Amino acid sequence: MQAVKFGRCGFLIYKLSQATRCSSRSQPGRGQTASISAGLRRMTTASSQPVVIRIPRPMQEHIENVKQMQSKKFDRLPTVKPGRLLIKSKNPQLNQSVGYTLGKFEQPVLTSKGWKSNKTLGDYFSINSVQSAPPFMLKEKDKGNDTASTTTKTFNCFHICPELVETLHSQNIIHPTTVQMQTIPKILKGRNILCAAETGSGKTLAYLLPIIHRLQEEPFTDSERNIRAVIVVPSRELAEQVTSVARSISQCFGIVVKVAGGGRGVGNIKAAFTHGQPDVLVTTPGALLKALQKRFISLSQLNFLVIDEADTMFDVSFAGLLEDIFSHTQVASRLSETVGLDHKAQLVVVGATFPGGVGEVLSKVTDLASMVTVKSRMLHHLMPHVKQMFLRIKGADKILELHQALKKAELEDKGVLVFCNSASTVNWLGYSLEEMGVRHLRLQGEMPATMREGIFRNFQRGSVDVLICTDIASRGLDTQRVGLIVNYDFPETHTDYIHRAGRVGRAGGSGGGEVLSFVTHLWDVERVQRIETAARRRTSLPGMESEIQKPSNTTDVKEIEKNK
Ligand SMILES: Nc1ncnc2c1ncn2[C@@H]1O[C@H](COP(=O)(O)OP(=O)(O)OP(=O)(O)O)[C@@H](O)[C@H]1O
Repeated sequence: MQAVKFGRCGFLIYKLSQATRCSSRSQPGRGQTASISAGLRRMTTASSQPVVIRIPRPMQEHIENVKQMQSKKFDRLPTVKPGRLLIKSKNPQLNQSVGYTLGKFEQPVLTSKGWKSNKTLGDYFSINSVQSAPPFMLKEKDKGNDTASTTTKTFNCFHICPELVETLHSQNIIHPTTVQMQTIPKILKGRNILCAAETGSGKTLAYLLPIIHRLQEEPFTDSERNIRAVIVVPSRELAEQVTSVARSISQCFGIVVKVAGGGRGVGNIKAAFTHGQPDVLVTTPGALLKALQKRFISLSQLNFLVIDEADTMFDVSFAGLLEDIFSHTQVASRLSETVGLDHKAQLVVVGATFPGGVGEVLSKVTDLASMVTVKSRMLHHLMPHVKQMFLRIKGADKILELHQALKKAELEDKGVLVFCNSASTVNWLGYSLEEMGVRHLRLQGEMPATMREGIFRNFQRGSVDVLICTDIASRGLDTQRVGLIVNYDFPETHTDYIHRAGRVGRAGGSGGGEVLSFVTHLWDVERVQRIETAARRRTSLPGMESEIQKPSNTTDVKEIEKNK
């Protein structure tokens, strides 16, 4: 059977010269075609005339489209339209405009498609920033969304005490971010909450403000002071940062905030409590457990338990410690349990990404039905206000390329974070840059605690512009002065990519910032391809979405608001 042409009015004309050509034996597995062929054979034998089969026009067009897409020589649909570019490639034919939307079934043609071949060394593409302000600071157009008019609202809308609002004003924090709009009222109401929102969107204040407001409503004298809020974070640096934010907003109420980090011995942890108990304790899991086991503290009066940076805290490396911490606390399962003399603690779990199994752990400590989930619209998306560049490069060339990037950043007066995947690479790279005369600091988890102390603070203060680090600096640390992130080693997971990239373009910052990633190893290429696909499709990064669906009652914010 041979297709001759499409006739007018949606006819497809087939010439059946030899009935035997239609044999199903020559086309195994095409049972339907075989039975049609058999029918046609009977018809041709009867009339010996060409047979005309009606094929609807839409189906014809579909067949043509598929043929065109499958053909190697097909002319690609132009992805460039007038206006700004979303994807800029070394090969301009692979550029994609901001105004171009990929069809649902359209496969994006990726710049990184052939990056497993050494022939592509030197290739690059960038995902350009398409807006100047972060999405969590923007006014929502959707009127049905409770984040509408975020930028016009102030912190007064939460009816928190005026001193708190004044303190925020003095720090130039005037309008709540979207996650603050969603989270603060729920914590004030006494709900257990799981809050998942983009990096840098102001999650720290989203939980600290309602907690400090509630604590100042019930002041304590020094003799009766007891720990009423515990905030658990994965690193000492982050514990210090959260402590400093908590102190800045609570000192006018006489609320005592203390920090206890691990790695410096039990004596150091004990010293934190020698002059009495704090109202708020910011701590790492190991230090908290030691303080509990040695009975330096008691959590019998606890009102709030916050687990920040959930993806790290619920990771297998911390999960055991976390379960031990939960065994020392009483978490409320309903609103009524959060008040009264023998009250239980409200649980707040916060993160920009969530690993699997969160729901499983939480179900052991509270009724999952009591947990409200706040999930931001752009969660797990590439940040649209941050320019992200990917460079396919030989391992040996990375250091020169990095040197160039650092020189450019110096001229532009930007702070730079250089991420490596291991402590040994941090050290090696540090020595190499030292020889090149580049002033920098190093931060990695294998450093002794005494050496590590103060490094990040010094970097934040601007004593040096370059920090070479492992992923311990990618979680939670506020890096307003950083304008460039370099992934010297490509991150091992999408989660790490999101957290590293999230060190720029933060709320209250001056701009979007840039991320430069070196792609050296073949095993990195698939991750780059998934990132490029997500950018071209404007979807979230794959493999992360299901991870916060665990609590069975996951409720979208809009739904909660509707039902209020
Ligand atoms: N409403 C606001 N307006 C302006 N700046 C804000 C606002 N809320 C917080 N910030 C500032 O934004 C920065 C980022 O906040 P924060 O560290 O809480 O983000 P985060 O969501 O916890 O980030 P990460 O996911 O990296 O932990 C901080 O410098 C903070 O002072």
